[in-house]
Amino acid sequence: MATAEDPEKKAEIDQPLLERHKKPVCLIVLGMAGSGKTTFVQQLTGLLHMKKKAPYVINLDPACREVPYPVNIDIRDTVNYKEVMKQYSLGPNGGIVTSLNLFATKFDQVIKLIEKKSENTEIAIFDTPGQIEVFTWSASGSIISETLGALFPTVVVYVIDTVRSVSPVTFMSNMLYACSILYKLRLPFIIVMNKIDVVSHKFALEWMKDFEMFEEAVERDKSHHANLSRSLSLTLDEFYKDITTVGFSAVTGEGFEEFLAAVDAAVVEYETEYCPEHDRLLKLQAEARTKDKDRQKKKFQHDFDNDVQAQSVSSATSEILLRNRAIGGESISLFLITDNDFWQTKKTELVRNHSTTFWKNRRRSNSRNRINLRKS
Ligand SMILES: Nc1nc2c(ncn2[C@@H]2O[C@H](COP(=O)(O)OP(=O)(O)OP(=O)(O)O)[C@@H](O)[C@H]2O)c(=O)[nH]1
Repeated sequence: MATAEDPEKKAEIDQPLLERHKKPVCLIVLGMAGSGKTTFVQQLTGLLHMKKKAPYVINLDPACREVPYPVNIDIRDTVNYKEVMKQYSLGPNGGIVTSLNLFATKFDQVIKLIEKKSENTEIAIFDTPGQIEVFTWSASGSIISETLGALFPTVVVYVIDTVRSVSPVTFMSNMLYACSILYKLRLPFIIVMNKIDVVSHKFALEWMKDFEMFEEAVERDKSHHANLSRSLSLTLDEFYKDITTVGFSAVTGEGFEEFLAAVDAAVVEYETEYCPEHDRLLKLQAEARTKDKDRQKKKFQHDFDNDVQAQSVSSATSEILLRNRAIGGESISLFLITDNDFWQTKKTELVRNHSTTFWKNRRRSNSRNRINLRKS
């Protein structure tokens, strides 16, 4: 077993981590419609350019009219959203989901392009569609986030409209959504309280730190919704502890340095928590696959032995078996699924054995028929 003291083994274990660390940090920017994602990406891109750390920017919103920042990859160059709507008779949301799904099929090319830029790019930013569920609950969203998470240090940046969140009910809805995304994607997570040039985000930090302050705010809200928010706030207490929240203004750039520090901390979390967990799950999956293969192999061996026994007991039964196999019966289908040398050899043996018996019997019965005919 490898130990931490064994330097050669340690280098082997750390290799994938080092490889990932050399690559750009991928920021997936998510948020409710109008929270300021695009303006945030625009501001961030500008500030990073000023720091001589030009980011690699990818627009994943097929329905946006224009992109107000220099973009390196634009989904609109690959998929025509309006054409997709027309061709598949879809509404606007269906069109966005389908466009993103189509784009996800080519995501390997995006990965290659980002990898090519690894040498001189520290950050890659992904701007996502305003309809947040299109990304968070679609197959393409999972494919994109899981692929990025497996190959690059990846951080989810959840943008919240601070101005709208002064209402405790809206704040709680936003936090619930953030929580569900965190648990779904399991990637390091930063909450960006945007638009602090209009309203300071201090109230939100206090609500997250002190349950009683949130309760006081909810007391002032007499709606039926407020009761639900009150009950949920206790549940979300655990979630708040693990989450980094920064205030930001996508208009003035206030909070930029704090945001960069949060990204650095998230990368450490990616390396120390996400990667080991991800690698552990991969190992478990590989073990499960091997176990399944062994189980299938044993089952086949068992079936095969039974077939051979049955063949020696009765050639008539063998004929029926052969017919079943020849028309794609159970065992033959299994060969096609588990296409490897072992099964191929067994298949050939089985078919050869059965064929010999079948044709021998067929010849015997034909000659018997001929004799009978001649007699008659
Ligand atoms: N005052 C202020 N306004 C902002 C800020 N960020 C965004 N806005 C405004 O909020 C509105 C929505 O911003 P967008 O960047 O389009 O928001 P979005 O989340 O990308 O929108 P969708 O992609 O349509 O969901 C725009 O009018 C922006 O000018 C900010 O930090 N401060």
